[in-house]
Amino acid sequence: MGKSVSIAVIGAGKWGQALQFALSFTLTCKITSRHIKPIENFVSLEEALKCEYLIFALPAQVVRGWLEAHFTFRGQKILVAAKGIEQGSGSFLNEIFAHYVPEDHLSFLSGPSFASEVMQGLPTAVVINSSNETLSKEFAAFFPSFIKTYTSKDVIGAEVCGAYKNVLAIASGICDGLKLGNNARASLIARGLVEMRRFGKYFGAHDETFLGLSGAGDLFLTASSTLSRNYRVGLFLAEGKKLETILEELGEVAEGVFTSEAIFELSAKHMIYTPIAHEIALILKGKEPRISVKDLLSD
Ligand SMILES: NC(=O)C1=CN([C@@H]2O[C@H](COP(=O)(O)OP(=O)(O)OC[C@H]3O[C@@H](n4cnc5c(N)ncnc54)[C@H](O)[C@@H]3O)[C@@H](O)[C@H]2O)C=CC1
Ligand SMILES: O=C(CO)COP(=O)(O)O
Repeated sequence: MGKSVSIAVIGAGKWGQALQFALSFTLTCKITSRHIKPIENFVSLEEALKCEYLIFALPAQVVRGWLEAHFTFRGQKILVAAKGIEQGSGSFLNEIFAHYVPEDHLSFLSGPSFASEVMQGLPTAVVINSSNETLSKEFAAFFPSFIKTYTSKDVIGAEVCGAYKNVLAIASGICDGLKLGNNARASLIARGLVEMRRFGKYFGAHDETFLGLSGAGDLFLTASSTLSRNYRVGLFLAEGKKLETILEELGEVAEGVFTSEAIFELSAKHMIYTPIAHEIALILKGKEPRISVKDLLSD
């Protein structure tokens, strides 16, 4: 405990708190958020920003605005823990951060890791992705023994996997909500993996990333558990609930809702064939899920 490393988590939602909890096994990890929370080592934003290491656990859609409003680069080393693609611009998080932070100070967290299980100290494996392997290893060393860390240089692959699997988790939730059966869900997840690989390869992702923790690992986790917020969004959509009601009741972020639109736009722009993400974007705009199933079966 208490190594002399200055580190802070920015964002005290589910994931930010779980990461602070985990890192507190090996060092003193501060945390900050826009609203004061009764958490040990909670500090002001000003104090957090003085730290050498920063972990960003904000929703992807607010990252650009937050950086613009609050961030000045002073040599900080960054680990981005969000999973999503910005709606509207279609920007990946590494592209957004690149406006504010040099590439060799940036890393991205991926892999199957429900916050609630990390909070219980359950065994978990994650990947730290950066073009700067020394930086990945520095962050890896901060994790406690119940979290196994891997490093990778495939930043775009990790980002595509982390973002895309949220959309596929919504699809899987819909599939189970409609009681389409195990065959249908396995096919959906398998074809989803093929689809997200096709999308990622277009942007330069490495093949092996899709087979590992960041790809198949996080996809299998999120697309098969009610612990996933995105999967639950799918379940409720299948029940015919309105999206606004679902999101209001969820009270937490479901990144797939925004990322599906970003994938829809990027796929149209670059002519990438992404039928499942396409149908999810349409369902979120009001298309009847059962018609999407018919369309996917006949496509
Ligand atoms: N919860 C999980 O199991 C995991 C989540 N993630 C990713 O981490 C990111 C954050 O997710 P969670 O913490 O789970 O979500 P959450 O909904 O629990 O918390 C989000 C936090 O962001 C804050 N926030 C929202 N808008 C803000 C703004 N404009 N300025 C400042 N703060 C703002 C909220 O106050 C809240 O504390 C997402 O991209 C998610 O996909 C990644 C891995 C696991
Ligand atoms: O990314 C996650 C686990 O790896 C969390 O997924 P949800 O945001 O769907 O809960």
